[in-house]
Amino acid sequence: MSATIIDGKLLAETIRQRVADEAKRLGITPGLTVVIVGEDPASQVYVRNKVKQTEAAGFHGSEHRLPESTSEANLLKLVQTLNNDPSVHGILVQLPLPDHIDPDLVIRTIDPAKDVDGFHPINAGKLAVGQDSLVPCTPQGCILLAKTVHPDLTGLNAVVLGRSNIVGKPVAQLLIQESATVTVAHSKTQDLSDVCARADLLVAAVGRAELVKRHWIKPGATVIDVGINRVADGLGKSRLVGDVAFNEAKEIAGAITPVPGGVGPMTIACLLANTLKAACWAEGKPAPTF
Ligand SMILES: Nc1nc(=O)c2c([nH]1)NC[C@@H]1CN(c3ccc(C(=O)N[C@@H](CCC(=O)O)C(=O)O)cc3)C=[N+]21
Repeated sequence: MSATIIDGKLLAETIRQRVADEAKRLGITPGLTVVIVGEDPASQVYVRNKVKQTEAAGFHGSEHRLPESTSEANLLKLVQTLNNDPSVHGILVQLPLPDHIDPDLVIRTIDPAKDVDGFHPINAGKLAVGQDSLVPCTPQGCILLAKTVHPDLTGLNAVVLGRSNIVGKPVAQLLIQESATVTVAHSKTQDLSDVCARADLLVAAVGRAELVKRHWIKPGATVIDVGINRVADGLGKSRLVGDVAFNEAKEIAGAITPVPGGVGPMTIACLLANTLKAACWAEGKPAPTF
């Protein structure tokens, strides 16, 4: 038996279309501003895709590219200017930042109402206590993908592999909210593969290329692969692989997300959904859910 391949690209397209339709219906043009510091080529591609899809949804997209040498003070000043600009509903400062800039300070400077990444401690706290907030995009995407297989996640044994603030922790919070039974496993977990093999739903978010092997997966389980790792293909080029050894995993899983074409496109779709939400709040309109 070979697993169902969950089509993240298709679901992301559907969500982006719904977001665009809702914005139009509400008569709102959401504005998303992306700030990128330095010249990391992978980041550049990602930022370009984001801006393209922002505009395709009828949103107003803008981009600030600052040199690697930009001071922390200058970046903070730009963030404050964007906080005070009513045409900007969402602000995303691309991570990672150069070493001389404190990412936590930058995140704390973003107006929580414009923090479409959902990284501000105010938004992380609201998520933890179950209040309406801007929820991190990748975790939201993971839940939407899991729900294509299990419309109701109640009572499922979910294992989240990874405990980062941007993926692992918020995914775990969302799964708790969905009434799943949640285990958070990580590099220090004992018998890591056995813990994962008990999961009906396994979310892999550790950033280690193809760490999760066939025997880590319960037969029939749903596997959501958050990893986006660039590895050499041996022919002088590189290819993207997830945190899961896809070819062997698909022989045992019930359903699995591919890389590329799984979680990645959903991250951008959820970013647009968050930007619409922020714009609705700013304009005093009820925010749609997706
Ligand atoms: N403040 C901040 N917020 C982020 O959300 C954020 C960030 N910084 N820094 C970088 C990471 C990375 N990230 C991706 C999102 C989508 C794809 C994506 O759409 N990938 C496609 C195409 C991949 C390709 O072919 O290059 C896919 O997986 O199918 C990839 C990577 C968001 N990040």
